[in-house]
Amino acid sequence: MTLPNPLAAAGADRVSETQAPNASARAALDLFTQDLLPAPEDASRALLASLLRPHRRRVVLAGLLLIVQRAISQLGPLLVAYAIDHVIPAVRAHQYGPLLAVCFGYLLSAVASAVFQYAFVRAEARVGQDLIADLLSRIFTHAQALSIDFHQRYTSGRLTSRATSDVQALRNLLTGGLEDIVGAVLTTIYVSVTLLYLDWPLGLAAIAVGGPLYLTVRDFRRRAYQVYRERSTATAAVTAKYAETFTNIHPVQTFRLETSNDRSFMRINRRHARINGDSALVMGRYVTSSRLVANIGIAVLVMWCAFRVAGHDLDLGAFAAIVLYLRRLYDDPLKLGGVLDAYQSAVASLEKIAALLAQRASVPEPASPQTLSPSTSSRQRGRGVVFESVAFAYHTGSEVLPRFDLTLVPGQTVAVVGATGAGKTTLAKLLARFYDPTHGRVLLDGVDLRYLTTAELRRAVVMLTQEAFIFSGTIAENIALGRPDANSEEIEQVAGTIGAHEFICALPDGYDTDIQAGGHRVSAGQRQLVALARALLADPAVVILDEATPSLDMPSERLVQHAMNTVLHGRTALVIAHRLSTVHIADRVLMMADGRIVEDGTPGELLNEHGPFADLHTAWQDSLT
Ligand SMILES: Nc1ncnc2c1ncn2[C@@H]1O[C@H](COP(=O)(O)OP(=O)(O)OP(=O)(O)O)[C@@H](O)[C@H]1O
Repeated sequence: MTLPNPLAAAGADRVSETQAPNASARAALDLFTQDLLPAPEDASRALLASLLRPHRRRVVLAGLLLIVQRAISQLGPLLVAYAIDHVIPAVRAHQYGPLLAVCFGYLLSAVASAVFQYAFVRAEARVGQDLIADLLSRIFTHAQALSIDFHQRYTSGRLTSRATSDVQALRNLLTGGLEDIVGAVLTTIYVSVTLLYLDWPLGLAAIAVGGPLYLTVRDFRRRAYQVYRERSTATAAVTAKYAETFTNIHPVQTFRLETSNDRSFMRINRRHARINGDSALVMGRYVTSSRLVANIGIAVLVMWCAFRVAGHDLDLGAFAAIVLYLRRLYDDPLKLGGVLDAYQSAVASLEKIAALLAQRASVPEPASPQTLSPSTSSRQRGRGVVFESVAFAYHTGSEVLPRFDLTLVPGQTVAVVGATGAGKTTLAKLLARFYDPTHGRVLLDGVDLRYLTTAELRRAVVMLTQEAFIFSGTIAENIALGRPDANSEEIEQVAGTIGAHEFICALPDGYDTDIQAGGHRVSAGQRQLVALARALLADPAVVILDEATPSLDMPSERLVQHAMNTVLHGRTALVIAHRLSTVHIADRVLMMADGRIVEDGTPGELLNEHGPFADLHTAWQDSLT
């Protein structure tokens, strides 16, 4: 039977008082909401270097292919110049050799350019896709290893955004964008050298026009950096809102959050639209100003060349080649505007990904781990737990658990009760090492939890939360998560012991029934049974149980209670109790208020003390009548 918590309202008031974060904590929270995680200055560069390192050979090969391809593709205007100055007079004199040579040269350069281009695109695509796959794996693995407090602040929506839109921005740059940027630089070098070779005063003048053009590019880069950064944050906010709303659609609809959600989404969406408008404006300004500069430059140079051709100071062929080269010289940098868009987006995205990857778990793996000694008693699976001078504060700054000492005897079931916000879950999470104490230490069989590897700790301590998670896969796979090497007999045996065998056999494919993530095809009680079977299979020394509050019907309630007793039997257990029936099966009760243990004793002792626990007990009993 699930009972209302009569102290809830009082606790809620206290929460709002104690929750006020201090200034530095608030500043840290702001960084999170703006997607600005603290990271070393060169985090992006270091990440890029580490991503490229395994592919350096292919990167060098791709670079060489592009260098050759761009060189070959600059031959066209020279062939045109040769055709005008030499082929036409030869044809007029009925000599067709030079014409054939030019046609052959043109064809050869076109084929060679195509071959090198294809080879380059292949190498680029391979490197790009491998690099993106590597990056996605790193984000996934790293995010999984980060501690709970990070995820609570960063949210799954932001993580999704890093792995989708930010990775896409990098993909855009790596597949096509980089080619355009490096290609533009190569074209500028080749064309400038060729112009200097054809006519050095003109070459110098053409390069001089590049000066103002460079200034427009620089100005664009400066403005674009800020605006693309904001745009990426605004896009991430849209993705995050989508992800968070639709992964929590059930509570959203239950609590009728649609209207307030619409309002906040509209705000986010308007900001997104405004920033996109700003970025289009920055781009538009760059395109117009750079085109103006380039076209004025070309007009002046063409006029100068025309005068020199008229004065027999420049060959007609050279004039034609120069006009063609001038277009190329300024066209590529102009195109750069579009590519720089992709470049700036990718830089902003890389920065965010690098900052995410630079985060360190707040509960790190030990450098020199210790192991737990084998369990001493075969009858008693439990291990002793000691909270030694422990105090704890969340990142928000205020102390939630003031300094305390607590010893849990092996095999003892301890129920923790108290108002909402009293610190029950926090105490449990310290024992499961989701957080490290800000002061003191938590010892399991005399070993500080900080010195146990995550694998060893998770083997010894299992925390069952209210959600009773069901993952996508079969029922058998879900139970086997407790001990992945368990065979089907062992799985069926624990399910039988827990009392889940009957309902599982009634499912369409029994243990092989595929249950959707979120457990839509199993009831709340059945979900709890599966979670308890999983815990029993894991056979931990310490069980932490955050008892589920939703009420179950009587038969299910009895089944779950029986399953709980089975799992708790002989182990050290800390149960956050929401049910009167659970408190009665406990050997010991801890009554918490404002982060302190205010009463500690057997249920009978505490009832006789007529203190807060006795009041809570009476309120529970009253709610039953
Ligand atoms: N992740 C967190 N970040 C910041 N403060 C937190 C966090 N989790 C809990 N708190 C605060 O710590 C205090 C203790 O919370 P805790 O969840 O341990 O209480 P509880 O007794 O388990 O409450 P309930 O019965 O409602 O689960 C509360 O003031 C709560 O607001």
